[in-house]
Formats: sequence, C-alpha cells, structure tokens
Amino acid sequence: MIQLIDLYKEYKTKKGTVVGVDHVNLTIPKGQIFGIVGYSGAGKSSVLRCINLLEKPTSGQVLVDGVDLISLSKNELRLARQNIGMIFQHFYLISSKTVSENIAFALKAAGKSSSVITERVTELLQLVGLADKADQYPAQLSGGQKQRVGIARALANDPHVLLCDEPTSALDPKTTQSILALLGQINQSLGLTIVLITHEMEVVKDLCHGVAIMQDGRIIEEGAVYDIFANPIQPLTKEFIQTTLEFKLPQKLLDKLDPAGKVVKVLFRDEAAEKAIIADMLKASGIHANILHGKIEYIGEKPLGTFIMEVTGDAAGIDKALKYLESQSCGVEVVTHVN
Ligand SMILES: Nc1ncnc2c1ncn2[C@@H]1O[C@H](COP(=O)(O)OP(=O)(O)OP(=O)(O)O)[C@@H](O)[C@H]1O
Repeated sequence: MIQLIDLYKEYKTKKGTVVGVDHVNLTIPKGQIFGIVGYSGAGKSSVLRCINLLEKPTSGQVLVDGVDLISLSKNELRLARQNIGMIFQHFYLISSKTVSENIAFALKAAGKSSSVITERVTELLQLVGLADKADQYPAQLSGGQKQRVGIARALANDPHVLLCDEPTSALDPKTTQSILALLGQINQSLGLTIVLITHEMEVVKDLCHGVAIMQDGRIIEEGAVYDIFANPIQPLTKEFIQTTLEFKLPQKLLDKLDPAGKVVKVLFRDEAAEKAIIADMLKASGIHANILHGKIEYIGEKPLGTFIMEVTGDAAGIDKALKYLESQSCGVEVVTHVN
C-alpha cells in the first residue's frame, strides 16, 4: 500500500517558488493499478517522483507498505528503493549495452551474484516477450520493445511497486495496447501495485482500478475508475472522460435540431445499461427521442452506456422523461455543446 499524507512539494526557481504538489492525500491499495491523470503541469510527475523520493517532498509523508521513506537513512532508502521499480516515457536505456546488459545493470547495482543475474535476466526476458532480443542494442529495437526492456529492468529486483511515468505516450496505439496488456498481466501474476501517470483517460479506462485527477498540484477528484466514469463531478473530470467518447456529431445534424427540444447526455449505469429504459421512458412521458449517439462499453466487468439524444415534445413531458431516467439511476445532463 502507498500512502501520501499531506504531501507538499515546492521548487525554488530563479523566478520564484513553484508549487508542484499542493497538500495531496492519497491511499493506493496493495495490488491496484492506479492512474493519475491531469494536463501538463498539473503535478503528476512530481507526485510520482515523490513516491520513490526521486524528488524530496518539502513536507508531508510518503509511506510504502507502512514504511515512512523520508525517515530512512541513505542506506535504508537505497534498499527500500529496490522495492519500487520505475519506467519512463522515453525508456532511458543505456545505448552502449545490450538488452541483457541493461536488465543485468539493475541486478548488479543491487549486488546480485553473476549466476543469479544470468538466471534472472533469462526469466525477465521471457516475462516481457523478448527472449530472442537478448543480444541486441536499444537502437535495434522498436519503441514497444524498448519499453519492454524498461519493464524488465524495473522488475529485476522483485519490487512490490511499479511507478510508470507516461509509459505509452511515445508509442503508437497498437503498441500502446500491447504494453498496457503486459502491465495488466504483470499486475495480475505478480500482485504488483502499479501507479501510472497519463494524460490519456483511455489508458485509465482500459487498465486502472482507481484514478485521481490532478489540477494545479491538487487532487480534485478520485475514486474507482467505474465510479468516476459513471458519475463524474468536476468539470475537468468530465472533460477528460469526454475525450474517450470518440464521437463528433455532424454539423448538418446539429443545424437541424429542434430549438424547442433538448439535447441530453444520459449515462446508463450498472444494470440500467442492459435494460430497455429508453422505450419505457418514451411510454411514460409521451415525448419523442432522437438518438444522436450511443454506445455501451464495459469498464472492468461493469457495463456503462452513454447516449446522446434529442428529446422533443411538451416541456412537462420532457421534464417527466428526464425525471424517469434519474429514478432509474441514470446520470442525466442537458448539454448544449455535445462536441
Ligand atoms: N525541477 C523543477 N523545477 C522547477 N519547477 C518544476 C520542476 N519540476 C516540476 N516543476 C513545476 O511543478 C509543476 C508540476 O510539474 P509536473 O512535472 O509535476 O507536472 P506534470 O503534470 O507531470 O506535467 P507533464 O505532464 O508536463 O510532465 C509545474 O508548474 C512545473 O513547472
């Protein structure tokens, strides 16, 4: 488990003091994949780098498996850091060393014997699917393969925690999927706690159990990924979720909308996503609904339906229809801009 207690980090620059992390409190349960989302400058990297004290917090506490890292001596911290692996957007492999040597480097630094190193490197290469690339150099690898080496190196000393700093931002969508699948598999098979920072909500949806949204050094919203998608509160959270909806209504269609009607976004949560609620709503209210966009997806194991529809009819009927949806635990939002 990772606990950040009143974590505060400021940077002294020539232009003055910059606050990177502004009194963050966060608990990440053991074995979770936890996403931290936010725009550039929100403080994601600062939080992540405080978890292994790559950045020393100005104040607050960082507890990993109950151990307060800030209170440790230099030597104790060196050992504690072996429990915390890290991977990076730009991989940071040593270009003059082969794939095997890059992975072995982390084991050598931890003082492992050469027979242990040889055995462990072989094991790790198998785990990340690079058994045939052992003697290649980083320049001979694709981006996805480089990240696999980064993951193997980070796992070399059997950490309990893996910190991922935008691990797929430099990769194409297909490679991104394969790296996310590998991280998911590692989380399952090794029970590793993974903290992943990203600006892509899609990554969070596909991989994470929990998520925190950051803005200006603070966590503005946090929770289980399904709950955040099904019931976002903060405008910024809604904005991030909107980026995963992958649709744009044609302008021609928008021009034709009835000015007396309303365009509503409806979230069908849990079992509501699998029921014929729209048909029941029409029956109950006598209004008309024109579906402009709709999809049902599964986040984790739970269904979430998102529908955009134009509702027309008398005002009382529209009101009744929207109230009916709310009574069925649907999230209802009247939207003027749907793009
Ligand atoms: N070493 C540093 N020196 C001075 N200011 C810093 C330093 N590192 C971060 N900051 C500042 O702290 C704030 C948070 O930065 P941080 O890199 O943590 O955000 P981020 O959300 O990870 O952004 P990005 O996605 O661009 O990496 C920003 O205002 C940034 O300019």
